[in-house]
Amino acid sequence: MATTDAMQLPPKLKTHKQYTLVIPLDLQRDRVLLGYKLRGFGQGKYNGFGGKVEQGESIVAAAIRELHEESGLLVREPDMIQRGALLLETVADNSSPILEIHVFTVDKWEGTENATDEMHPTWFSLSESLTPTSATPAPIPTPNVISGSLPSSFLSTPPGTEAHDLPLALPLQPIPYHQMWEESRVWLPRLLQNLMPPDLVPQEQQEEQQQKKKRYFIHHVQFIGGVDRDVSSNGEYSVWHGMGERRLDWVDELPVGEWDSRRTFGRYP
Ligand SMILES: Nc1nc2c([nH]c(=O)n2[C@H]2C[C@H](O)[C@@H](COP(=O)(O)OP(=O)(O)OP(=O)(O)O)O2)c(=O)[nH]1
Repeated sequence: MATTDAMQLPPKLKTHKQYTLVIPLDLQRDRVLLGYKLRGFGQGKYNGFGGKVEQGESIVAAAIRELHEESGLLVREPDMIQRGALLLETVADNSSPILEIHVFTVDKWEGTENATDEMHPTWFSLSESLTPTSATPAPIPTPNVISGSLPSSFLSTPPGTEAHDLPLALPLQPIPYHQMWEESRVWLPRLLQNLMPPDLVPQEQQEEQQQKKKRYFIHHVQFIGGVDRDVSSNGEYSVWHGMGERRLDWVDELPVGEWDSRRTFGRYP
């Protein structure tokens, strides 16, 4: 773990606010589905599908509900695979909750991905997305929401066709990591590397990959910089969206059984 300004702050108790994030994978076709956010928080960015866990709702139920609302895909609970969690925290004030985002992957679902007025689902190449893109990528085309038309290079599924029945006519783009939340380029390529079909992983790394599949990742990000107020949500704090360059992060991987005992921690030095 890095030594940080944060480590010198007095201990404090923080609340956690729970969110979900689901990443559909089509391993057979070497592709991964993300959504382009058309409005609200994270507008103009690609991300997995997810949202807030409602009161009284389990994390997995929230993940299934949000995925369905935002993409049209319907997943059964046993097919949800929990991969880890992001803990996004500001150390600039004591009152902002830690954002606890539970990350799932799925590779079985019913239905076809559909755009909603909130999210536009888009397939990206899995094997081309195993390392983050360079710092100054050319932005990939994004949906034209004003005219409702999409540039052909953006579309991997022409409207009105069944995604699963289509031959892949166009080569898929790699994930545009620089059009995602900043920390995604740390944990997402790592997660995808661990999920690649074994025949695509060099033989000497296969055993290591099998071990990693049994582990959850915890990506803890601390922001030292200032706090942003989000005007679009009545001045509510949204510090995790202003991380900029001044962030500290590290990734732990834990054996499956240890996750439950650790995930509720609320005290952070
Ligand atoms: N990777 C990453 N994901 C984030 C960050 N911040 C953030 O909210 N997310 C994720 C968590 C959720 O999946 C999603 C935000 O959910 P949301 O605001 O759309 O929640 P919601 O659907 O319940 O909200 P709403 O429809 O009621 O407005 O984005 C971040 O900094 N990094």
